[in-house]
Amino acid sequence: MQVALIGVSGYSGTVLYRLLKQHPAVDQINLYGHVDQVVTPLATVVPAYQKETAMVRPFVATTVMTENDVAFFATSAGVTQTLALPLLKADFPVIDLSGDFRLQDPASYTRWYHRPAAEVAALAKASYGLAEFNHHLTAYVANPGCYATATLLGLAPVVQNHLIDPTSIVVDAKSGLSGAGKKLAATSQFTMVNDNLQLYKLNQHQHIPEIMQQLQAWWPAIPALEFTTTLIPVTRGIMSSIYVKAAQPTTTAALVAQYQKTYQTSPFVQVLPAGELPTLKTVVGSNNCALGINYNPVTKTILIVSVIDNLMKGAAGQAIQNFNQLMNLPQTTGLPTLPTFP
Ligand SMILES: NC(=O)C1=CN([C@@H]2O[C@H](COP(=O)(O)OP(=O)(O)OC[C@H]3O[C@@H](n4cnc5c(N)ncnc54)[C@H](OP(=O)(O)O)[C@@H]3O)[C@@H](O)[C@H]2O)C=CC1
Ligand SMILES: CC(=O)N[C@@H](CCC(=O)OP(=O)(O)O)C(=O)O
Repeated sequence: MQVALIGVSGYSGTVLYRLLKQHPAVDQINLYGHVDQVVTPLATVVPAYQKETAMVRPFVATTVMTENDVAFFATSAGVTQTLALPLLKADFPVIDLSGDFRLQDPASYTRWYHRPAAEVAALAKASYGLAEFNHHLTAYVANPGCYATATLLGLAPVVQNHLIDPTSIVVDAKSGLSGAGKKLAATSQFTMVNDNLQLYKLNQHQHIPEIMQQLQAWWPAIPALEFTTTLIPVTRGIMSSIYVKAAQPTTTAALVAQYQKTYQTSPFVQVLPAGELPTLKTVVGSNNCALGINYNPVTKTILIVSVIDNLMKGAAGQAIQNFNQLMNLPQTTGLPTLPTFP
């Protein structure tokens, strides 16, 4: 299969390239960059790939559709909706790692992304690719955000089965620096990140509407959620610590059994035994999401700890999972299931 990758020079695109290179169904990866870009060696835009001979060519939508069977966009929000629109209109298979087509309501996109949204008719052609629950994929797959992936996989069993007080969801999510992409910012300088923790986008994170959109599809009674994000001094990894009130008294064992039932056919979701909680190194380097569950009978609170590698399950790995499903391949094809421990 001929595969187009737009955005190889970014963190997600760089990881996606490595995964596609060893994917058994991919014969060639064709790289495209800015529309006004001169043809550039991959080794120039991704110095870590010195021995690669591939070239990055200017993006031309018609060329991408003529030369390839599918296209991955690992480009910034706002950029993707312009570049990918001709492919969406042509029903050409696309996996889009940006947030441009995740929200069905254009007004919500504008409110949270602070820029104009794609037209309603275009948004209606996209499907949300939370891979464990995406049973009706369209040709245009909107790959979920990293925090949204970790949080939704953590909440699905208790929300889908109405096991909680729907007004009680509190999420404390933490991310490594690669989640911010390669662009430099004051908050991403070493002196700010090292030996530090930084809360950011308080009540303003673009994943709040994305998470709410999916939660309300599962259970309309959920009115809102408390969601905070913190930058932590690591390169990769997301830990979403989720606190919810149980609807009825329960036990950790009963909850673990429910999570195991929900994810019994999900090869990339690991439900840890009662009493065990995941760390970032449980998953970093793999496409796995590891879940730890604990019930506190004193406060009647369920703690769910959900960890992923933001660049794997949170981006490039889940993109491959969605690609496999679009192409009717086993969903584990070409994906690492073991973390790069230690
Ligand atoms: N980082 C993460 O953990 C996650 C990221 N995402 C999403 O994935 C996408 C990529 O993220 P990330 O890799 O972190 O971003 P980076 O900032 O690291 O890279 C952005 C990429 O977009 C390209 N790009 C920017 N503008 C244009 C343009 N006008 N034409 C063509 N290419 C362009 C850049 O190319 P160039 O360098 O040449 O400008 C670069 O390849 C984003 O939408 C992000 O929100 C989703 C989940 C997780
Ligand atoms: C640490 C950090 O900055 N993380 C990014 C996550 C971006 C992401 O997941 O991409 P989407 O915007 O496509 O969802 C953030 O909080 O915005």
